[in-house]
Amino acid sequence: MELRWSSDGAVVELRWSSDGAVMELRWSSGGAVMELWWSSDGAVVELRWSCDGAQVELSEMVDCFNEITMNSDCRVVMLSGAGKLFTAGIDLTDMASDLLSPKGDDAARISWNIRRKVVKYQEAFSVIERCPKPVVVAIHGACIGAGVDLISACDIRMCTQDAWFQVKEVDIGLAADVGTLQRLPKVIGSRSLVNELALTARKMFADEAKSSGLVSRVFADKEAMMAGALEMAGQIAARSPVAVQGTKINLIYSRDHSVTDGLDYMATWNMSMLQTQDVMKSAQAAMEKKSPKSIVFSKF
Ligand SMILES: CCC/C=C/C=C/C(=O)SCCNC(=O)CCNC(=O)[C@H](O)C(C)(C)COP(=O)(O)OP(=O)(O)OC[C@H]1O[C@@H](n2cnc3c(N)ncnc32)[C@H](O)[C@@H]1OP(=O)(O)O
Repeated sequence: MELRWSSDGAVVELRWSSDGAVMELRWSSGGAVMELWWSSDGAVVELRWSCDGAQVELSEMVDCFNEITMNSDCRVVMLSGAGKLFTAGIDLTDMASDLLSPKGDDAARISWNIRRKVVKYQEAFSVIERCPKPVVVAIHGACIGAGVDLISACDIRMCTQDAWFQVKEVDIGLAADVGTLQRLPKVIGSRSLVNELALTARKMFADEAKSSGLVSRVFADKEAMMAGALEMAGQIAARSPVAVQGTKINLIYSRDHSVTDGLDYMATWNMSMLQTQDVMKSAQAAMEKKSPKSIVFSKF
């Protein structure tokens, strides 16, 4: 089975392997390749990109996460880099023609066009946060600039011992504008540390990333990390999708609102979601000491 469509010049292909076990969404644009792998039951989606140097085609993230959001088989997303490093951030060779040569007949039009561009970049990461399926990101090697914007929008971060992180934008004359300055302070408890990283562009290595709370797990190497991430994704995918997606949505809502508002939103959320059959199924399995993996939940 194969589905192809083109959006903004990008070609998206959706196809299943011959045994139906692996579904692959692959698109290519500007040399960057992203792949989306689905587990045999469709519950875990693994998104990898190949990025040896730079070149992550951000606009395609939006199509990808919209696809994932609408797919009721998918319960969790795993994101990782397929190249020798996670990402080197924005393609510096492309910046001059893209960001630094704004079009428009006067200052108002030029400014408006730049604004549009920034918002489009922001959307590429906000779509991850808006996706109700939890996103586990596995980081190896360098994670620079836009990479930090990206991982800040994910739900669970893990890395290899050789990983390092750099809020690099000040070094290229930019205030980071696609999410790091907004989300990182909510990820890392220390405001002073966030300020230091963003203002000096110094590298942060795996151990500090763990102690500061940027990542929750560090693995010896990529192989161990991918196994750990897959295991965690499987644990999440085994739980009620009503409970899991409601948890993600309410955690993010509460992060951005007062406790009172968060509780109010939660009460309204569960007005409907408590009517799910998943509660009874899950409670019964717990009483019978059965693994959540043994429960069959309806698609959500
Ligand atoms: C509205 C806009 C929103 C977005 C804003 C985003 C901002 C950012 O992302 S800021 C961060 C930009 N990125 C960088 O500054 C990274 C610069 N690169 C490096 O620090 C190193 O190259 C790196 C640590 C990634 C790898 O080092 P290594 O010693 O292993 O290899 P190199 O010889 O340095 O690089 C290999 C080739 O890759 C090219 N390259 C690396 N990064 C980029 C990049 N970001 N853009 C374009 N090209 C990159 C590098 O030039 C080498 O190419 P070549 O010489 O042709 O082999």
